[in-house]
Amino acid sequence: MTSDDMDGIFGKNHSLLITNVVVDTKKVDIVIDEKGIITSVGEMAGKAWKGDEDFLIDGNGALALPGLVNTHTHAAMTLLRGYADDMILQDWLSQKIWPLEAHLKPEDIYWATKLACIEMIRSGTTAFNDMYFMMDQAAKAVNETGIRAVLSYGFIDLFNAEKREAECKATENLAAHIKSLDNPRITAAVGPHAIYTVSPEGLKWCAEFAQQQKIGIHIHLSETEKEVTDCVATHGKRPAAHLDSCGILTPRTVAAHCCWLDDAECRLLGERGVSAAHNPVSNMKLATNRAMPYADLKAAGANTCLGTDGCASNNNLDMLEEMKVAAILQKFFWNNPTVLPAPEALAMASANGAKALGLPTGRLVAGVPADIILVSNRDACNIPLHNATSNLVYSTNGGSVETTICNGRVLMLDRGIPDEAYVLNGAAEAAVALVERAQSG
Ligand SMILES: CSC[C@H]1O[C@@H](n2cnc3c(O)ncnc32)[C@H](O)[C@@H]1O
Ligand SMILES: [Zn+2]
Repeated sequence: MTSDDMDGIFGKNHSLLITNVVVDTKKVDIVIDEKGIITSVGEMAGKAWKGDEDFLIDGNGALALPGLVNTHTHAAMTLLRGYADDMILQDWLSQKIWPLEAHLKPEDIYWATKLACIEMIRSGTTAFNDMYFMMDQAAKAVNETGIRAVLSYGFIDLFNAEKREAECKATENLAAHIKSLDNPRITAAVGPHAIYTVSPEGLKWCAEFAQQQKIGIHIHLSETEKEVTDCVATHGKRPAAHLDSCGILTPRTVAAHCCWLDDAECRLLGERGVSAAHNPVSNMKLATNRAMPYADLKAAGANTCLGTDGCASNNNLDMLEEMKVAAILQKFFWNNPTVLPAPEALAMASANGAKALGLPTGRLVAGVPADIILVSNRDACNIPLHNATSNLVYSTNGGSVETTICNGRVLMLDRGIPDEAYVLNGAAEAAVALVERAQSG
């Protein structure tokens, strides 16, 4: 069963009332109309509600937050979780990840993305920015699940003109397919993988196509020092300047990692209005050896946001955990405990993330689509509650999320997700079959 076929509170087109939740230290009710829009947030907001009692959620004092936004992931890599760890990035990709990915089938992408959606819903993410292959299958999974996503085909031309033509076609096909779905929760982006896998001609084509279609660009940028030295040796300029000369740096661009940017590159990203997606867990695990220069990017006016990267390098999709690691990595690496305070980490994972993906969400106010999560105030890690933002960033993780709502649809209620066991089973079987196929050649 897909969430579209569901009845009751998990079905669609109902007005919802959430009572007794904490927003910004105040106890409030939240009213959502049948179109999935928040109509009021306030102490007495529920009094005038005329909906059906079956659609009343007692928040029980939980903390209500905007749904979290994961601005850089490869959702279908859930199938590769734990397949290759503790390796150098280039070896990890070329010796383990890419050879296994060569055996992926469309149905694997479907099951893996369904699994990723469940993991995200469970840990409070309501929107994600995804780059991978066979993305029509990812779109099918997202469409059924009820979450929000920006989907890009991972464009890799390996500096080969014939391959480039095929990658352009695949990018055009995905954009057309997503348009045909006519689902406001799903949008397309262009996904040039990185400067070391995409030619300048490929990058220019991506920039022009994104501009013509008015869609976003999703790219890996300066994850490793080698990427910078190779770029300077080949193009005579650093990666951000190279991307700028190809038209890739725009207000609709999300650049993932940004570990090795220098001061001038931070200023360039700020001037162009780029969103820089910090991926601290993946960076630490793959030892990129430098943390994104958060303070410099912020000072330059770039939009800083947060992502998990894929499950082969994280190895989960928990944005609450990612906030904590971001906040503590920034302090540790830049040797300054005042860098990235808790409220800024929370903003990176919510309002800034929504801005990066061009979404109207990321805030709990009347008039915006209801992407809302409720985090338990009774779990041990949330007691005492001197400061909710502190607890959210430093002491909780995704396991404390009780209820997740996206676009006014309830996707998880009191930690229950319909059809979860069926999806977990399907994904587990797909992962075993994938590795068996790879091992038998
Ligand atoms: C072309 S689809 C995405 C492509 O990116 C690969 N990938 C996953 N994690 C990383 C990373 O940290 N740096 C660079 N590339 C990465 C993934 O395996 C897919 O092949
Ligand atoms: Zn990535």
